[in-house]
Amino acid sequence: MITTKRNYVFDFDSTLTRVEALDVLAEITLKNNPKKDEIIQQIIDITNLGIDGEISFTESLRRRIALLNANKADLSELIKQLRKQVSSSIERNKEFFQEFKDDIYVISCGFKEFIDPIVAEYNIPSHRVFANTFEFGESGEIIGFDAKNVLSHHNGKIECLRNMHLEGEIQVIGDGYSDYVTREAGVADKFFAYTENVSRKKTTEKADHIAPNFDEFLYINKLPRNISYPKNRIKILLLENVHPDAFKKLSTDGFSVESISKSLSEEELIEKIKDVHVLGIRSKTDVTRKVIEAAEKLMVVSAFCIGTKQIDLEACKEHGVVVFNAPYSNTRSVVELAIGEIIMLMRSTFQRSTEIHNGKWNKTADGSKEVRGKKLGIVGYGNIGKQLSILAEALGMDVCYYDIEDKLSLGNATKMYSLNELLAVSDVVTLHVDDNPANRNFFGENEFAQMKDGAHFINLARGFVVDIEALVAALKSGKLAGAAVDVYPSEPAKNGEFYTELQGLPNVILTPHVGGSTEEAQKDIADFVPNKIMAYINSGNTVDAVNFPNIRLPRQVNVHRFLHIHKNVPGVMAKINKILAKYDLNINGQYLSTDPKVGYVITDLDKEYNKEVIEKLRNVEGTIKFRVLY
Ligand SMILES: NC(=O)C1=CN([C@@H]2O[C@H](COP(=O)(O)OP(=O)(O)OC[C@H]3O[C@@H](n4cnc5c(N)ncnc54)[C@H](O)[C@@H]3O)[C@@H](O)[C@H]2O)C=CC1
Ligand SMILES: O=C(O)C(=O)COP(=O)(O)O
Repeated sequence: MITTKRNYVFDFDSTLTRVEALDVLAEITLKNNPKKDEIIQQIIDITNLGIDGEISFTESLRRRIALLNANKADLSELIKQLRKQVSSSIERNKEFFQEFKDDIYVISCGFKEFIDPIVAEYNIPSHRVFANTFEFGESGEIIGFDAKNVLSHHNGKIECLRNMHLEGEIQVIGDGYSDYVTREAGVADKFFAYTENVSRKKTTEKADHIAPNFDEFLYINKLPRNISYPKNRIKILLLENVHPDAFKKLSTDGFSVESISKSLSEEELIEKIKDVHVLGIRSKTDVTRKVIEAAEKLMVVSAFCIGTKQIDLEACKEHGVVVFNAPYSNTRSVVELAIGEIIMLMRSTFQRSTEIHNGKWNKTADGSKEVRGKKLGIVGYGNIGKQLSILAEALGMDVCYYDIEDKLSLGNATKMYSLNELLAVSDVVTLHVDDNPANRNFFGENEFAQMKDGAHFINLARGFVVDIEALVAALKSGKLAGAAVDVYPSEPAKNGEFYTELQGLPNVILTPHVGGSTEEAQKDIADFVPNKIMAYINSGNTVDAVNFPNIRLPRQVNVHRFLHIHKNVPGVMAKINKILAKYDLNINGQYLSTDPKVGYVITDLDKEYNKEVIEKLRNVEGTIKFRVLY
């Protein structure tokens, strides 16, 4: 409840709009000037000197106007462009400017000629806009400004605000020097550093609050707003060197993102996860039940890779935490590595290479074979297995595959009805089974024994699916002619020392789990996964969630959206709808999806509703998580 009267004083340039208007004007007036870039840079430098208080404002204004060479006629183009440049969070909270119109002022060191028409659309009339005015020459050229106006002077905003004799609390919202000095001088009660468009160290240091967007300003002041929880308050933690594009994408959308290059242990994660809303990991971070239980705010866990068995999916579901992954982005990279390794193994390339590195010339065709016409046995005919099948055939290989599920053969691949059948005929056996725990040690002594003498073996799937000792024995005995291994039963959390029994064996290619580590794959993942995160956080969509009922929601305007995750027990929906009916809420749309454990219901409502309903819905028995979107 607001008890005292409050006045909201806005800066214009880089606060209400995303840009500095005089910079935009310069772009317009200097369009055909060959020295345009040079002059614009001079103007920007002068603007910054003024904003940072390095030179007086009058001086900065005088120098810029002289460089501008503008005319009255240029102002209409400027206004047209500024209309498209209103700060996004200001734009989406237009209702605030309607509801509090009697308490809102603009004090700017810019010019009324372009500020008035922009802010008029936000219910701020000219008499509440305090700014400079231009002086025009006979043919409309801008020759200067009204030097008597206090706002053309150094620290003019202080004097302007003082002269206004406003009653009640005065909150100043701005991005620069001229704004924060009003607070220092004691004419403003609070200063909000507005950093949506530009963040200046000096300004943020002087602020009572930092507002990365207008939602945050409204949130701090407990004012009505269009987003119930400002995005900058949503904390995203990315581990394991996730591609920087993900950081950029999520930060640009307004989230607070932290990126750490390594994986964290359970203990470290338990400590770190307390205030995290979204966790991003790759294959090395175990997200255990204990971690989930320690996470007070967690809404999403995202695997920036394919595998999700490092995450306790059930614990996530029980706590209403949605899990996403990137099932396709790195598949091609794994396939290409497999193709390369098939050829390298069959030509003993690494062996020849190691010899020559050690000073030995060993030109020989012994044991060196073409892949054309050879039999490739693919175990696990999923997203990777199938692509490999096509590429291997293009190389002239004869492909057979085995999968526990019934899979359609692509190209000319032959389906095998048992693993043994495949092992008995394949010159190269390559594993692409999923990371299901049931596959632990599924390939061991017995399977190696079934393989052809002198065959090759590749594992790019998961380390735990192969009995490493059995593989070592098969290699040492000469049963296998070679192997390529990318994944190990136990892998380190960060780059450094590593040991495996496979080290030092001839014709064994060892790589440090880099099957999916290509620039293309990582970049694609950094695009795909953030899209899923944003779709869920921003609008409730769970399409492609791996542990949750999938719902694709329609875009809605002018509605409030309630997201309710609950245990799938009888009666919850009835209770929810009873509450909605009791508060006489008009439902625009309701979407429900359930699985045996949880129900996820989304309700879109008319704009206005009694806020008591939120508490009531939160308290419905069986509720796991509830949030209001907008
Ligand atoms: N080395 C690396 O950097 C990477 C490794 N991977 C791993 O590659 C593997 C395959 O990935 P996708 O093709 O995307 O998975 P997928 O889920 O699309 O395909 C796996 C296939 O294996 C089959 N399968 C499971 N257990 C089997 C068994 N015991 N015998 C025969 N078939 C079985 C499944 O029915 C499924 O068709 C996964 O383990 C994944 O984690 C994925 C990406 C990168
Ligand atoms: O996608 C997968 O499952 C992988 O194994 C790749 O994992 P990574 O992102 O390289 O830790």
